[in-house]
Amino acid sequence: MATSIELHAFFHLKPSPSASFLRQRSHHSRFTCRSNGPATAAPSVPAAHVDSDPRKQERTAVRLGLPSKGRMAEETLTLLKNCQLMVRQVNPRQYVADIPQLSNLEVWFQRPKDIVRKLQSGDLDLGIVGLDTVCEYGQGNEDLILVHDELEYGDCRLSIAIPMYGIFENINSLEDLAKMPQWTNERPLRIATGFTYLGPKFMKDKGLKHVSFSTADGALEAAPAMGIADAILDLVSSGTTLRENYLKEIDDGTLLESQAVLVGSKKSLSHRAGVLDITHEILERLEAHLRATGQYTVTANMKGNNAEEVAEKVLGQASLSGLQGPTISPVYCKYDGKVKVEYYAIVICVPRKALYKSVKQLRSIGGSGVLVSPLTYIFEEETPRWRRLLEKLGM
Ligand SMILES: Nc1ncnc2c1ncn2[C@@H]1O[C@H](COP(=O)(O)OP(=O)(O)OP(=O)(O)O)[C@@H](O)[C@H]1O
Ligand SMILES: O=P(O)(O)OC[C@H]1O[C@H](OP(=O)(O)OP(=O)(O)O)[C@H](O)[C@@H]1O
Ligand SMILES: [Mg+2]
Repeated sequence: MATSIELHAFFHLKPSPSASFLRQRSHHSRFTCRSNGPATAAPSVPAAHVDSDPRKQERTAVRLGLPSKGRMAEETLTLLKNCQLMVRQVNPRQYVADIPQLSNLEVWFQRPKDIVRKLQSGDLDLGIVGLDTVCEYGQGNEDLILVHDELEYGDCRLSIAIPMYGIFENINSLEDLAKMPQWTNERPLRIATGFTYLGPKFMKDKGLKHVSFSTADGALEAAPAMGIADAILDLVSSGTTLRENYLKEIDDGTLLESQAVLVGSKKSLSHRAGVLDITHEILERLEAHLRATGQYTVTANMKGNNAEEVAEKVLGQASLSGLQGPTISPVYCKYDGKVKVEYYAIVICVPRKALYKSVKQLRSIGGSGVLVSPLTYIFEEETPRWRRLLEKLGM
């Protein structure tokens, strides 16, 4: 891919900021820092740059690319923070940062498409971006591996949209659109899109012949009304932008469902020291956190003669079985100088949607003192995605 090669060359020919420059910036920012506080918060100078010429020395730090701006930026930092992987950035204009919990890791803030390009050129090892960006700028490159494919934010779909009015009024599917007599070699269906790789590929795969593409960087929804295009191919989330511009989606017109993903370079994961270990830790934390999201621990006390009797009552209720069944432990009390067990504590894990129902069921079988607290992590014996990653790497 031409752009990737150009960028690769540029990145290496133009020396990275020297150690002294980065030190100066870090030092300076201790006095100018606006948002992120204390003087001690400055991240260390990236390891590969210390007193070295980056053209001569292979970098040793592992590099994670995060979106520098746009709608993914903030949510990415929030997700990492919720996984206790707080990104330490001196100020919003400094593009290098670190995560104190992960030594030997550099965080580089980049535009999402540049993250995908730099993964391919070997200048980043891992990155978090939307799946749409991986597919568009990765162009099927097998070096890109999805380490986590469902980070549960940045949900959107890449869809074709056409006007609600005029010759499109009764067109409701890709098939209808393809069959319209208007499109010829001389007057093809004109589609405006930022997805100039995925768009033509999709149309070719679907067998649409008379199609041409034009591109723009944003506000594509204006193109049909401006007479620049007949249709658009763009990201849709709530659908508001389409509706406000009198456009509609059509059946079979969705190319891709997208959300934020953690992507890695196969080469880096296989050959660069430290990448696999850091990926394992990030993946474990992400999976454990995402599994716990929306889950609650519910604790209640229940009278009973023994743990089995209480377990039977609890398991008789559909919403109270927890992840693997309830944990039941005796509650020891002292009566007349003697230690006795009359109550048992039940601990179960309940999804948010079933919470109220579970509390009602617990009460109906004699549960009292019901405590509810959100879960932070659920660590399983093994991270399923880790196994799949090792398989993809042939390990
Ligand atoms: N409307 C949306 N709702 C949810 N997620 C979206 C939406 N639009 C885009 N995204 C996701 O956010 C990512 C970043 O989009 P954003 O528009 O913030 O940046 P960008 O398009 O890369 O930047 P720019 O438009 O300045 O070039 C997209 O690649 C996509 O995964
Ligand atoms: O379905 P909706 O919720 O209305 O979201 C869809 C809009 O969001 C994105 O635009 P963005 O806000 O990134 O602006 P842009 O056109 O400048 O990229 C996308 O390109 C659509 O225009
Ligand atoms: Mg955008």
